[in-house]
Amino acid sequence: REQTCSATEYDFSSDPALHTMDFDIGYGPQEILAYVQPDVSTFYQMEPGERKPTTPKHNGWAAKFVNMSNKTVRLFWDPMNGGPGSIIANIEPYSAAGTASFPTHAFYMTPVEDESVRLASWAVSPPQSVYFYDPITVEGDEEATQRNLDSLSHEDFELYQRHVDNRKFSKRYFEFTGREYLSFYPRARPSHKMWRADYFGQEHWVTTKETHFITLPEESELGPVAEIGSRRVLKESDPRILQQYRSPEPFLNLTLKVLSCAPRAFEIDNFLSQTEVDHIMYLTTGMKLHRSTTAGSNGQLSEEDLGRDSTRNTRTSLNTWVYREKDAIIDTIYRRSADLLRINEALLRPRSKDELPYMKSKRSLAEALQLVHYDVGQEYTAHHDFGYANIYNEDQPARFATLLLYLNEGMDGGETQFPRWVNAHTRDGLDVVPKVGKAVLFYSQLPDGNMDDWSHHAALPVRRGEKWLMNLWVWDPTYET
Ligand SMILES: O=C(O)CCC(=O)C(=O)O
Ligand SMILES: [Fe+2]
Repeated sequence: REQTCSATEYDFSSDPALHTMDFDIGYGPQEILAYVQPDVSTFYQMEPGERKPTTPKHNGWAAKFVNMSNKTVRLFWDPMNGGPGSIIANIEPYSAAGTASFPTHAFYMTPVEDESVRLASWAVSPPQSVYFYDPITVEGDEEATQRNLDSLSHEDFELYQRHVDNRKFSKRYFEFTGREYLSFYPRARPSHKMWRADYFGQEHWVTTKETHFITLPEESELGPVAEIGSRRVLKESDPRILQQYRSPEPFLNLTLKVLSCAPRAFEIDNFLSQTEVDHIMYLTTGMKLHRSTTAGSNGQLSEEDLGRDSTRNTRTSLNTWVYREKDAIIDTIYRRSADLLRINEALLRPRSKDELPYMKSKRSLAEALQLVHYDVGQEYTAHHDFGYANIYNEDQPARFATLLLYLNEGMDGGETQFPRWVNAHTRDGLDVVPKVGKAVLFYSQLPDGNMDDWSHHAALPVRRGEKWLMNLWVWDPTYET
């Protein structure tokens, strides 16, 4: 592997927040490493027990709904005002969907053919995050349960059994960690390295050869960049692309500063240069932006469903996508991001057959850059960036890390807020104020492969001016939609 950067004396191989958890779900004693959130005092470099965590003002919570039946169901949010339910997702047999929600919020499932029939309904009641529709097991009636099991095809029986195992595992995981299991057992730990966030203000230093552009190349020199192949591979000794337009320094030093330990969130000042930001802003002038949609659960919905769905007001910005191959500056931003994340840059682009042969899929693990514009009043209410993987895919691909790149500053409002960050001094959310060229990195997954409910975040409404930002999403362990 070519190393274009170095993270000095940093040990990624052990994470003190991982603890051996024993469990037995009917196949004999087993062990895994589970994430146990450290005592909040340690976030202040104090001895455990010295500080107490606050209760965040924001009481939002992840809500995942699991369909343990062999039929597709429809999931609705019930506004509880006598009005019609709001469609959240169509959930395939043995699959799941979810959304960020609040205590007491009501959800129900119906058959596809009759929305007036409620198969199951729930009120969100933290700390429970995962709600199961299980038409097979009849609590306290083994005979009825057995009859239901006997009625399943062999294939359905196996799938149902996987869910039973998952529920058993999840119960033990909750006892051990105090968190709901939002993945589906068994899921591997993240394949990527993860920066630790042991205490507030902790710093990690990264040195990268992907230095800042300081003058703008001619458009003809910039690209587009070849999709795949050896032309994209840079050796350690090679000059970087369009080196003559970059800072004369051989390296760019980046500092990740811990803003939050749970969720793990970091700030990186001067990640982009003014020239790079100007270039991206110039690109936006020729682009048509579209109304933003939300990630995850809405993919299964028809145009008609989306039209009648009131939850669409959660994200009111406009956005478009910028591909890594667009030009050499965008490609450089991906290379620099890979160095920052300690991920091989080849994983963040399509690969040729012979590159990284251990990766079955040749697809990029990164999405295109999502360029977002917020006008006055526009926002993205608190949400998670991860979605719930299809259970038929054993890898359980999901968004792993988000890199937020701020392209302007000086607006009122528009902060990125982590409303449920664990701390001992305030009940308010952690607000990150946009600044030109600054980046924020946070992880949607925990080091044990569970999804991190605490990664909940919002783009607060812009009150004056406007806001421009880019999202870079990196998946783990693959990117399959
Ligand atoms: O605009 C921001 O500050 C955050 C955007 C965000 O969370 C998203 O687009 O998923
Ligand atoms: Fe987000």
